[in-house]
Amino acid sequence: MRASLIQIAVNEDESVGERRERVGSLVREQAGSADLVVLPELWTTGAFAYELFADEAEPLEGPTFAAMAKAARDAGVWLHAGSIPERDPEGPLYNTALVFSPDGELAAAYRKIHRFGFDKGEAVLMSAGEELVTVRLPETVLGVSTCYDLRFPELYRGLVDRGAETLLVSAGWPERRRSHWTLLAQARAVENQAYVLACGSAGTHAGVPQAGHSIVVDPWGEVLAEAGAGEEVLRVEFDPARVAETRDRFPALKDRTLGLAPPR
Ligand SMILES: NC(=O)CCC(=O)C(=O)O
Repeated sequence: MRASLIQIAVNEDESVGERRERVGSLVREQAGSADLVVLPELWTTGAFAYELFADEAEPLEGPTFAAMAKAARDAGVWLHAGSIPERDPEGPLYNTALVFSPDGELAAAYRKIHRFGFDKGEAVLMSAGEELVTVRLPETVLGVSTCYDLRFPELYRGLVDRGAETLLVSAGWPERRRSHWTLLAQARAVENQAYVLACGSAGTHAGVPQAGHSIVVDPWGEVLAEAGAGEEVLRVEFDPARVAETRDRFPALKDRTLGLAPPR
């Protein structure tokens, strides 16, 4: 499979509308060179631009949904379109990731379970999702997660129990904790014997420089590709069959003894 992780720069000198248009074009540019495209978390506003969340919140099928569905269809790719500040019809906001099939249909929506900020920011402005989300592609099963989720290994075990082989992380991870990002991406890959495709953002918004350094890790924990700090399209080719091979040759997942379901 060929994947493109588009590490978008989220800076305040670009409007949400301008960025939406630019990102649509970047996705279209992957036509013919990617099967799967992954975008960062909350790239319309910036993951730390808390004061924009309410104003820029959209219904699930709002302008970002429409632009990304079209971009997926135009490019003929599976698109993890990052996440949007979603306003539920009942009122609450969610940090919601959208995955589209190559014909532009919504394949899955994932409401971020672990909200960042302790007692402020996202943690108080957004409601928490409750459902784990996987997406079956012809070549692999995707497990969907968002940013701060990366710190919670039990979420990924839950995804593996649901068949996930390729773990996607869409993030707006700050530069000041970049070492955690790289370490945790490798840890999630090794412990779950799965690919990890983690797409962060670049630029600076709300005074928070972003780490960039999107990363792709194989089921043995080796880094297949890593971006720099700025806006970049990180392209990688990976073999989904290596997940089953790794799990067969080094069957650590089968030795789980804490009463959890073995992986399917
Ligand atoms: N947007 C986020 O979830 C940020 C997470 C983060 O900064 C951290 O886990 O560290």
